[in-house]
Formats: sequence, C-alpha cells, structure tokens
Amino acid sequence: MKAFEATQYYFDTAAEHLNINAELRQMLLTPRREVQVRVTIERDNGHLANFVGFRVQHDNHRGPMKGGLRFHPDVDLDETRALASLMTWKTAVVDLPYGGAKGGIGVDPSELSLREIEKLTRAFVDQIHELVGPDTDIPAPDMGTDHRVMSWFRNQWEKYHGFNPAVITGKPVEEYGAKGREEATGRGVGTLTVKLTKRLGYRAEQTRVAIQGFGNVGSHAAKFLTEAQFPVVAVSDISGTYYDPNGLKIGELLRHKLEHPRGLLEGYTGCQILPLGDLITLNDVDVLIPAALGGVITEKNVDDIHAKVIIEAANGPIYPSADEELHNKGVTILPDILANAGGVTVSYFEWVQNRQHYRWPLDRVRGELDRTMNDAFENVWQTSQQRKVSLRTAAYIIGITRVRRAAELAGLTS
Ligand SMILES: NC(=O)C1=CN([C@@H]2O[C@H](COP(=O)(O)OP(=O)(O)OC[C@H]3O[C@@H](n4cnc5c(N)ncnc54)[C@H](OP(=O)(O)O)[C@@H]3O)[C@@H](O)[C@H]2O)C=CC1
Ligand SMILES: O=C(O)CCC(=O)C(=O)O
Repeated sequence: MKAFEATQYYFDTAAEHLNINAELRQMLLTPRREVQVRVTIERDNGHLANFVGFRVQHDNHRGPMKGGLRFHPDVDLDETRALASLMTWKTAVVDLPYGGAKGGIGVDPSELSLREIEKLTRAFVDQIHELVGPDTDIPAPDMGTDHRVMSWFRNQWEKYHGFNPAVITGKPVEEYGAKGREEATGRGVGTLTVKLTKRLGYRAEQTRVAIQGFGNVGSHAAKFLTEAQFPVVAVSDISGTYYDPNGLKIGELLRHKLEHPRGLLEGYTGCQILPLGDLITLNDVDVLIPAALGGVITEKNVDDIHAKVIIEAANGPIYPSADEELHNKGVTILPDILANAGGVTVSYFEWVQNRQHYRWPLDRVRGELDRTMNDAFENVWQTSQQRKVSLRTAAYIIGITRVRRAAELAGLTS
C-alpha cells in the first residue's frame, strides 16, 4: 500500500461516521495543487547533479497552507501528497488557522556538503518561490532539514519578494525564529505521552519507552520524557539501536550526537548496541515512539510488537492493516495528526510573532503550546469515548468536521 492510500483509508474510516457523500469526500481529499520541479546544482567537484522537488498544496479552506520540507531519498509525489493531506487534518485538530501542504526533494543530504545543501535549497526556491508566501503557503522543517535550510530558503525567497520572514517557520532564533520551535514537536510528543499514559493508569518511573529516530523530534522527546522520570530504554538512528534495560543516559547520548560530525549516535559505547530493526520489536517496552520514517509498522512486523501504547511522533508510521490489528489487540495509538502537532503549533506562534514584529519569551511559547496540546488531546479523547472509536478516528472526525465546515461556509466550489 502506498502512503496516500493509507491516509485515504484513515480519512474514509472517519468519514463513514460523518455522513459525507462521495463527491464531498473526493473534494476534501484531492489536493488543490501539486508541483514537481527539477532542481539542478553544480557539485563541489564541478559535476552537475539533478534532483526532483515537490510541493503539494492540499487544502486552504481554513487558512494559508502549512507544512514542512523533507530532504530524503524516499521523497516522491505520492508520499508528499500523503504528508500534505495529514497537515490539513493536523492543523484542524489543533485548531490553527491554516490548511495543509508539504514539500521536499528526493535527495540523501548526508551525501552532500553543507555548501551543496545550501545551493540545493536556493535552487528549489528559484523553482517554487511564486507558489509560497506568508498568506498562501508557509514551509517549515521536516526530516533532513533544519533551521539553516529555513534561513537559506527565506533569504532566497526575499531576493524575489522583499523582506518577509513569515514566509517560512523554523528559522534560527537570531533570524526571526521562535524560541522553542526546535524542541516543540518533541515537547508536544512528550506532553501527550505523559498525559495519555497517566490516563491509562501507568506510573512514569515504571513505564519503559523506546524511541525510533534520534533527530529533532526523537531527541527532544527523549529529553522531555527522561526529565519526566520515564526510563527511555532504547533509541535508534541510522547507525543502530542503543539499548539499556535500566534506562539510557539520554544526556550523554545528546552530547555524543552534538559532538559527532554528522550528528549520529555511532561510536557511543555506554550501552548495548543492537541491529537497527530491533527497536520496534523490543519485548520489554511499554511505550513505542516511532519518530523517523513513515510506514515502519506493517503487517510484516505487527505481530512482533510488544508495546501497549504507541505514540506516532513520525508522520504515517503505521499502515492500516497493522493499525487494525494493533487496535484489536488493545494497543492504544496516539495518532500523528495529534501527537506531533506541537511543531506546527509553535510554527504558528512564530508566524504570528513575525507578523506582529513582536517576540515572545520561551515560557509563553511553552505555556501556549502545552495548553493547545492539552485542549486538543481532551477533545480527541472525549470524541473517542463518546463515539466509541479509536483515537485516530476521533482525531480525523474532528479535523474533517472543521475543514468541511470551513468549506461549506466559503461555498463548496470556492
Ligand atoms: N521536525 C518537525 O518539527 C516535525 C517532524 N515530524 C515528523 O517526525 C519524524 C522525524 O522528523 P525529524 O526529527 O524532524 O527528522 P530528522 O531528520 O531531524 O531526524 C530523523 C531521525 O530518524 C533517523 N532515521 C532515519 N531512518 C531511520 C531508520 N530506518 N531507523 C531509525 N532511525 C532512522 C535519522 O537518523 P540519521 O540522522 O542517522 O539519518 C534521524 O535520527 C518525521 O516523520 C517527520 O515528518 C512531524 C512533525 C513535525
Ligand atoms: O511546522 C510546520 O509548519 C509543519 C511541520 C510538519 O511538517 C509536520 O507537522 O509534519
């Protein structure tokens, strides 16, 4: 099953509860615009390299479209379309005045120098600058991109359109970025992990957590949960699974990552090192947090999953057939469109600050983020209880209802 088919399945499952006819379903699911561009750079060695970039603008009924930029070899049109549609439901679940979009380039950034990544970013902006803007479509970081990429993006876009830092979020704090954006997705994941496990009767000190991916989201979630007294027993990045049944020393791992030239855990020796794939199926784990790629839990490995709670920090980590099986086994899944919404929420705060030329202190960002995540969680939880549906279907019901309402108010052919 391809990524967009999977998100469509989740949409359809929720739409069944909402009496939405086929024409309206099709309208809500079909992206407004999909763009594919060639991105060519001259490499440091003087050779040309060609890449393919995408921006999918899924829906703008609730406001300008919003969503990250991914630099990863797997990026293609189908995946970008799926991720863009997730953004539409996600911004609606946390009630931000945005629609959904996503973009990216099919590239392995670890094979490029920093200078080449800058060239690639600028060349991509040259191709898509007319499509994005503070009132139309506002990109942000995702896998393989960070505050530096956001800074180059803004700088290149402003060469065409003039000063307007609100064109992109996730910028460096020194350059109109928001305090707290870098940690925001991991913090939101952590906040809701604490909330959900407490609601399910777990005690923090006895709740063992495994996190797949130790990038922006995974590392901040690990830090937050460690500070909240959860033993994080396993984390992984592309170099392997790092495991300590007594709880990893997350501070040491974070320092190691910072000192590694490519930001990897490779070379860390303070715990057991297991094969990359082992993290998902560890048998002494209560909470599993996929925080890397999509499509990592499928019918092939679902039977080997032991965790009783899964927090979808990554976008689209569970395929529908596995989702159903996990649900039937009594595993509680906090869906991506709620669990990882902390990032886009603080992106919204950054955009608001840029537009007002006013800076918020970190405690205001964190306070408003925590409140937004808590409110959205309560809403999804209540809906799931009242309608007797999974948290995922409840989140989709809320998201789709809000987008549908906005579409109806605007006139369905708008
Ligand atoms: N950044 C954000 O604000 C948001 C991100 N997300 C989602 O969270 C997920 C992670 O994004 P983000 O943290 O930003 O990305 P990063 O690029 O910062 O980090 C990704 C991490 O995943 C690791 N990784 C890649 N492949 C594997 C694998 N097969 N097994 C284990 N680890 C792997 C990477 O390792 P290595 O570095 O070694 O390649 C890296 O540690 C994505 O699904 C993204 O869409 C969702 C909402 C917002
Ligand atoms: O911060 C944003 O605007 C979007 C982040 C993102 O791409 C996501 O939530 O998946």
